[in-house]
Amino acid sequence: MQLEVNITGKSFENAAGKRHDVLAAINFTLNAGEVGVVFGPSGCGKSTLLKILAGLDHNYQGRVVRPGVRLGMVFQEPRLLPWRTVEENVRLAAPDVDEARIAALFDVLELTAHRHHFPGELSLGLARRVALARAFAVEPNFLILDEPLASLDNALAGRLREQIATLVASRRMMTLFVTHDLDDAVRLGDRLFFLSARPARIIHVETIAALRAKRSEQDIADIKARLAQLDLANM
Ligand SMILES: Nc1ncnc2c1ncn2[C@@H]1O[C@H](COP(=O)(O)OP(=O)(O)OP(=O)(O)O)[C@@H](O)[C@H]1O
Repeated sequence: MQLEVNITGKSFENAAGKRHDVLAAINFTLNAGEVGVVFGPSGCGKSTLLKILAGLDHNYQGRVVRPGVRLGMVFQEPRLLPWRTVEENVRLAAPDVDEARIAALFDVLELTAHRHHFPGELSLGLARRVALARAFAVEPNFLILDEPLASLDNALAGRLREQIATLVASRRMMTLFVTHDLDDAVRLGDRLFFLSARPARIIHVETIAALRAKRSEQDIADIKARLAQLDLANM
């Protein structure tokens, strides 16, 4: 299974009919078992790109090939149904999920005590974990995470990052993760796609040789230092 992305352009029109170019050329492939990270400045078009890759937006130039995709997606806002419990939110997305799988997911994500809570009773961090459980319950072969660690304090973000790493390592799938935090990108990713300001194009691809599970603090510091030298913010 491989995702092939050959986008040549994407624009929006405003109410006055003026064209607003958001994506320029974006070309890459992503393989099963690989974590790609989309990294770029605020407003450069990352969410727009993800919507295209998720198959939610067909109005672009170019071609995206996503053979037999079973998609799991975690948006920036958890988007849970407020009148359904945590467990019901997960089961609605994945009607075939068995109890053992739900129990295992809730265990990794520390949600067991919250099964019967409603979304309105959850903090943002908890709601994100429910959104992750829902995405994994469908046993995806393509997982998209749009800034799942944004707006969480450091301790919560660190814990959730570990939980995401555990879940991602438990399944062979294509994963695409959007962040504007370089540390998260270097800790979670295998290949980092650096985007320019709008209209976004890929200005650098960083392939991380050290395996995710074996990446040491020193490896992470070295990669970040090398990337800082590339001065990507000014490209
Ligand atoms: N449906 C839409 N109609 C018109 N313009 C849009 C639409 N969606 C996004 N845009 C514009 O496209 C640009 C890119 O938005 P997008 O949300 O993809 O950026 P982003 O990189 O995900 O931003 P952030 O890092 O802040 O989440 C912005 O200028 C935004 O205003």
